[in-house]
Amino acid sequence: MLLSLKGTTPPAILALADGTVYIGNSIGAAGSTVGEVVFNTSMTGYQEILTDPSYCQQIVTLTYPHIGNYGVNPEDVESNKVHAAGLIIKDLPLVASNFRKTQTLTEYLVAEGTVAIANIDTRQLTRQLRTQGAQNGCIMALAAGETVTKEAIEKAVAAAKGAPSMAGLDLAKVVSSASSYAWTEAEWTLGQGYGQQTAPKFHVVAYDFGVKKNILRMLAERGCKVTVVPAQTSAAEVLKLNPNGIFLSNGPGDPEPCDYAIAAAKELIETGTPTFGICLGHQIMALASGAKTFKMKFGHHGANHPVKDLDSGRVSITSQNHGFAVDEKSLPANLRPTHVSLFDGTLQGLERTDKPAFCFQGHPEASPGPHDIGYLFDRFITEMEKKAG
Ligand SMILES: NC(=O)CC[C@H](N)C(=O)O
Repeated sequence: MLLSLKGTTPPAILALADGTVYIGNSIGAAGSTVGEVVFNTSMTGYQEILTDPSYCQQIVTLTYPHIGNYGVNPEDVESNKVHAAGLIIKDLPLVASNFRKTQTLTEYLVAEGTVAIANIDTRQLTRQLRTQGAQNGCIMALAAGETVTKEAIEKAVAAAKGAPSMAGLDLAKVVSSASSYAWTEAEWTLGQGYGQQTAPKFHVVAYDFGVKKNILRMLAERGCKVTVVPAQTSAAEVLKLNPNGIFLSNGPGDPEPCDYAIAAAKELIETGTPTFGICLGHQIMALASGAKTFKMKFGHHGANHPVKDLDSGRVSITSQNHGFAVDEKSLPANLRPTHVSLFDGTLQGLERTDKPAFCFQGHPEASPGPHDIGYLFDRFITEMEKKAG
């Protein structure tokens, strides 16, 4: 039985920059938020999605209709806070049930100060974003006792129209950690929780452009001592750490204005140190190699995207979260496509033909999503082994 929330929580307004208005119920903190509205098709993993730093300044609508069913817990986080600018869902079930649950989704959203709206026709909203492209929006969550007025709606539409455009925004340095730190936590197993890396074989320096924790865990699990460095660390400082491998992380915003990261990646790749990039890191490696990126119409956000490995022919179902992509037509001779999206044919993987550097547009670390393409982490280890001789 599904119990409706309607009428039990304060109203909230969702306004899009084109003037479309939806009315729903507040299921998070009271107040207003703006951002680029994007849809994600994952059926589970709302906590990993909310805490993925790549969603900074984006409001996420989840196409799966029931969100919150299993509550939240302190372990399933991809960073130390909610980064998504807001959340839009269809139905918040009144019962959250899971043995790992420590809070309900609403308790968590309120504690994190995240504005969220439920009872929205997310099918209609998604069709709109898919047809017209991603656009900016505003969620205005009213306080208890307040009602939706014409003035409030006008204010929400104006806020949506006034939100900054994602194209041209450098957000990697905004979310990056302020200082370097060592990472030792390994992957999670049932009954044991997260493991610990104690006997590392390789030293990986990981650029934090908004890194997801599960990437670091998968590196630690595979025998890497990981040093995470801030986004604006120079190549010279990284080389002083004597790394066996360089990792370029995922992150929010437009890759093109991240000139500091592009310059550092270019220099580091030239040294012949094995380099692996994920998502924003993939885009930065491509830009550092002379390719170009572009803003997609509505991007890829979900955990069900088929991607083809062009060398083996193998198809993997992958986790995705990006609004920009590398332009295939702009590839220089030493940058070879290794993977393509079977949804729209856009580039998903690249490798340098002259250096041990490769990258992937989707998320091999999953979290949430399938682990089909986790083999890319093993490839990074193999490149470091080859280099070590
Ligand atoms: N997950 C990511 O790293 C996203 C990369 C970039 N911000 C994009 O939207 O394309």
